[in-house]
Amino acid sequence: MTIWPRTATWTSGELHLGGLPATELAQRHGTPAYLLDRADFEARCRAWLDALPDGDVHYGGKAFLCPEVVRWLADLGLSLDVCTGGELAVAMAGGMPPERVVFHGNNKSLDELRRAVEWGIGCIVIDSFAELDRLTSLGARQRVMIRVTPGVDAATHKAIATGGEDSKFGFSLSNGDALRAVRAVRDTPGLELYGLHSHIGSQLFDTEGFALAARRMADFAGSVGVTRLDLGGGLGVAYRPGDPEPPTPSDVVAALRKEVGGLDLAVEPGRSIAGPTTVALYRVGTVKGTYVSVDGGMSDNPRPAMYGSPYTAVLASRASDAPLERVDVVGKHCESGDYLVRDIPLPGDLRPGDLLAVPVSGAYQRSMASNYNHVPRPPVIAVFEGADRVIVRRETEEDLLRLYV
Ligand SMILES: Cc1ncc(COP(=O)(O)O)c(C=O)c1O
Ligand SMILES: N[C@@H](CCCC[NH3+])C(=O)O
Repeated sequence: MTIWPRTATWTSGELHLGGLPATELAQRHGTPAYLLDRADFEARCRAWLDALPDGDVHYGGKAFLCPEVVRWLADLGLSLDVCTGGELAVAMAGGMPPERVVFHGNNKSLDELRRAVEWGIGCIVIDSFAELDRLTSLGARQRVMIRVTPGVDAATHKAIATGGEDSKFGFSLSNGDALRAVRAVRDTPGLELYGLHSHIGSQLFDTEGFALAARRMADFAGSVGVTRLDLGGGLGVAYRPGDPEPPTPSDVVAALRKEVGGLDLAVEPGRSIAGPTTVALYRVGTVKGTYVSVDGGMSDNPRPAMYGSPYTAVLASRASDAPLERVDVVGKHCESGDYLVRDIPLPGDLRPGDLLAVPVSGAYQRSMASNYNHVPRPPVIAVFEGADRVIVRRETEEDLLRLYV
């Protein structure tokens, strides 16, 4: 299995994406830049739709969202999971039909809830009794789901495991809160209990955790007479050559189906759609000993610093037959922890001006990017059948200065 987007090809050592050479894209759009292979994105969406033809696929917008992506999702027939007022605003700006949007979040404000209800959102996922009170105070007619923590400790980084007993998310199944929430919703005029939701974590590689959560959720749904389960996202992706291969969407859906039988099913894949579609392109600046400094860093990819996430990088602008040397690819930020890729082999003749490509940069990178050190965030360039299109423009220092009084 490859970690590169499906249209990636190499000619004389140069990466081409969507039919366009990396050097040309860098020249036209500057670096750093995220290059998004639209054909790959759409194929990954279709793989989930094909895996669940009789259910709903809500794309997890937190992985990466902008209005253009919302338009692609809407056209393909996916639904959308948002978890803040900001993501809701992007869904609206991209023209997603409101009935296809599901609103998550463990601390939705009254204002966010009001905006969602007024827009006619398909479903609000209630995360706490306080939120149920807030929604009730709006006197709305609204479809809701209840977020349940099924007590499954997902095998992943603890910062992105969400389904264990001790969690800020949802209602615990084991202490009876989930049952109390079901009763409270049913006792609230105007609210329709549409289903139950759980999401156990992200970057998961085996289907056992999904299956265990599905079994517990199906048992609970049966006991309270609910016929619809939304079992969240979480399918992992390989970041480096040789990483274990994740299950396919069909594998995951088969594992879920086995446990939930004929219940209506929805899923919320984020990373497994967006992650592998995008390559981050950087230009090499300073090469000092084993440190290769590029023109981005932890502001455009905080994942290595936050979770110790492993990546790879390759020379993308020319061929080199220089012997490989082990180096660290580091950013330009004022922190020693500002690593993008640790200890990888790159050609020993790497020099300023070379382009480095980091694959699998589509999920939780642009969406988690910051302006640390007043570094403007990179653009997202969609490449498709020989054409490139800016779908998120590069931030400028002017954009940043505009905030100051
Ligand atoms: C409720 C919910 N749904 C979906 C997702 C998307 O998860 P992933 O990107 O791992 O598929 C997340 C993030 O983990 C989430 O919290
Ligand atoms: N931000 C995390 C994933 C969070 C999933 C959202 N609940 C990551 O980069 O891996």
